[in-house]
Amino acid sequence: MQKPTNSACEGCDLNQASNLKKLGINIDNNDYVVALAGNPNTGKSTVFNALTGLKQHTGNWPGKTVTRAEGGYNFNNNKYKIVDLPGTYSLLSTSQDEEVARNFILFGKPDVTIIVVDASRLERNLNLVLQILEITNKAVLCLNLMDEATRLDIEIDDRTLARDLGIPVVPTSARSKEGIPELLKTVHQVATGEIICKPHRIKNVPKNINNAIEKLRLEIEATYPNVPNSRWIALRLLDGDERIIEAVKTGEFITE
Ligand SMILES: Nc1nc2c(ncn2[C@@H]2O[C@H](COP(=O)(O)OP(=O)(O)OP(=O)(O)O)[C@@H](O)[C@H]2O)c(=O)[nH]1
Ligand SMILES: [Mg+2]
Repeated sequence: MQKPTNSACEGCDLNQASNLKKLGINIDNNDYVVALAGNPNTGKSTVFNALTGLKQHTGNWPGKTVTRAEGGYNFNNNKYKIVDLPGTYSLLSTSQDEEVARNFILFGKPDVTIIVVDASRLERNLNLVLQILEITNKAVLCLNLMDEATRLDIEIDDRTLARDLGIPVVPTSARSKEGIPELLKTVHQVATGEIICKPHRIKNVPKNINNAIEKLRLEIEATYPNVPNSRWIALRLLDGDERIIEAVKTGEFITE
């Protein structure tokens, strides 16, 4: 017999929030790993706290996340480990705490990366978004601080944004938990492959550069067979990125 339902919207997104179980620091035996990345002060730790029930410091100052924090949650009978990263402006030249974020995004092999952006300052956030989309196939854009954007009369066409970026976009106001159920559901759909992302990538790489990248990429993979993002590493080597040169020499990222 079919299970009786109390209301027509029992299966709706908002109701799905009740499928969330906050697991605090319990991160053993997870099915999926989710990273929270984005510019500083976009609400990453606020999202993290809402999902895990933990109390990562949030705020302007002092409240900066400087090391990564890990927590767990259960959604639709799947166990997730979620990693709150320090804010970063770029994956290219990074300060020491930004490097914690960059290393995890690049080498931590998250199943899904939630890129948290400030909807009231979208343009300046897109630089990092595009960089992250160069190196991952599974990402969700969390368009946070929507309350702030609305207050400033900023309208965002999130459908067009999703189409142009090639990843799902979920508007949220994390401080008041608006949009969090939709975010959870979307992350779940990306993690399970129900939603396939087609991230925006830079096209038309000149042939000679492409050849050089490919040559290097094969060498990197021969030395470090399990390294993710070997093409990106090759590109950074060609660009003379000191930290990546160092990392390739020492193999430090292999331990991540
Ligand atoms: N108005 C509004 N404020 C928010 C929202 N989400 C987060 N905040 C506030 O924004 C500030 C920064 O939030 P955090 O969660 O610490 O941001 P973060 O991205 O973790 O910051 P870093 O760790 O420094 O990168 C805090 O004061 C939050 O309460 C939101 O949706 N709307
Ligand atoms: Mg933080």
